[in-house]
Amino acid sequence: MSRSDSDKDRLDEERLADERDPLGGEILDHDEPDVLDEFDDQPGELELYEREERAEPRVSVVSEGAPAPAADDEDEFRWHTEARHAVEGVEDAVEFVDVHKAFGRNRVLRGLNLGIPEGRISMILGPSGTGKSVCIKHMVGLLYPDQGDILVHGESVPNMVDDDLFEMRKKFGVLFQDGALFGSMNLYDNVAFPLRQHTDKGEDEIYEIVNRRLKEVGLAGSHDKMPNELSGGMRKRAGFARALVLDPEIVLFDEPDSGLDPVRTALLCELIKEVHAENGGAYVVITHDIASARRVAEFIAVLWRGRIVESGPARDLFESENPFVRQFLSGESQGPLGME
Ligand SMILES: Nc1ncnc2c1ncn2[C@@H]1O[C@H](COP(=O)(O)OP(=O)(O)OP(=O)(O)O)[C@@H](O)[C@H]1O
Repeated sequence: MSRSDSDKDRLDEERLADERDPLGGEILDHDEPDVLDEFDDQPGELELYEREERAEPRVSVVSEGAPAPAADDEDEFRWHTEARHAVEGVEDAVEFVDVHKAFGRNRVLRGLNLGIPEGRISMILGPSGTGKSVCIKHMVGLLYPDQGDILVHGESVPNMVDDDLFEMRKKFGVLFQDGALFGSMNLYDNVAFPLRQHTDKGEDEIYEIVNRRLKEVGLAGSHDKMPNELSGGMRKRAGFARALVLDPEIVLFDEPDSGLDPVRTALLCELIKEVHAENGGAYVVITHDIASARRVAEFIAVLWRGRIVESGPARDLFESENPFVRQFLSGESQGPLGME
C-alpha cells in the first residue's frame, strides 16, 4: 500500500521541524540537497535522511581533491598494526578498502581497511569523534569516499547507480540513536512504515509482521502509544523492531546505548543478542561503551584517527598486547590515548 499525500505532508513537516540528522546528531545544512526532493522518486526510509551530493560521473572513487597523507602520519599510526585476527570460515558482509574521507581540512577516514564478518555481531569501537558514524554512513551510501571503496556483499557502494543503491539499501536495517520515530505516528504505524514503503504487502500481512516484531522487542500491547509517551529505552526497542521488519541481512546500530541507564543498556544488549540468535545476519554496532562490547560483541574493530588499530574476534581483542587496544578496552587513563 502506498503512503497517502497527507502522510507525506505530515512527514515533510516533521522532518523540517526536526533538523537533526539521526545518524550523526549533526544539524542538517540547508545548502545540502533537500532529501525530501528525492522522496517522490525513491521513497524509502534512508532517503529521508541527509545524503551527500556526489560528483558526476559516479564511476570513479578516486577524487583529485582527496588530501594527500601527511608526512607525520607514520608516527600517528604507530599503534595501528591493523592486525586482523581471522574469523574462521566466514566471508565479509561489508568491506572497507583503503577508504579516505575528509570534510574540508578535517581528514576523518585516513586509509580505513575493515572487514565486517557475515553472521556475527560486530562492534566498531573508538574514541569520540574518530569517525564511527561516518564509517557506517558510507556503508549505506549516505556519504561517499574521496578515495577507496566500500563493498557490500562484494558490490561497490560508491559505484552504484541510484536504482541499485536503493535496492542495496533494502538489505539494511538501521537503528538510529534516538530510534528516529516519526512523532506524529503511533508505534504501530512507525514500525509498519518500511513495509508500506518498500513492499506490496496487504494490511493483514503487515499486521502479522509488525505484531510479531513488537512482541519480540517486548512492546506487544503498545501499538497505539505515541513516541512521546515512550521512555528512551522503549523508543530504542521500537526503532529496533522497525529496523527488523524487512528481514534485513545487515543491521546497523548507531550507539544503541546512548542515553540509557546501565540496566536498560544491559537489557538492550541482551535483546540484540537474542534477536540476532533468532534471525542471524551481520550486525554492526558502533559505540564507545566497553561494557556493551563485553556483553554483545563477537567481533571487534578498534577505530582511531580514521584507521583500524586492530580487529578480530572479541576474545582476541580483549587479550590484545597492543598498548592502545589494551588501554581503550580497559578504560585506563594511562596509555597512548590522551585528552585530545
Ligand atoms: N557531514 C559532515 N560534515 C562535516 N564534518 C563531519 C560530517 N560528519 C562528520 N563530520 C566530522 O567527522 C568527525 C567524525 O565524526 P563521527 O560522528 O563519525 O564520530 P564518532 O566516532 O561517531 O563520534 P561519537 O562517538 O562522538 O559519536 C567529526 O570531527 C565530525 O565533526
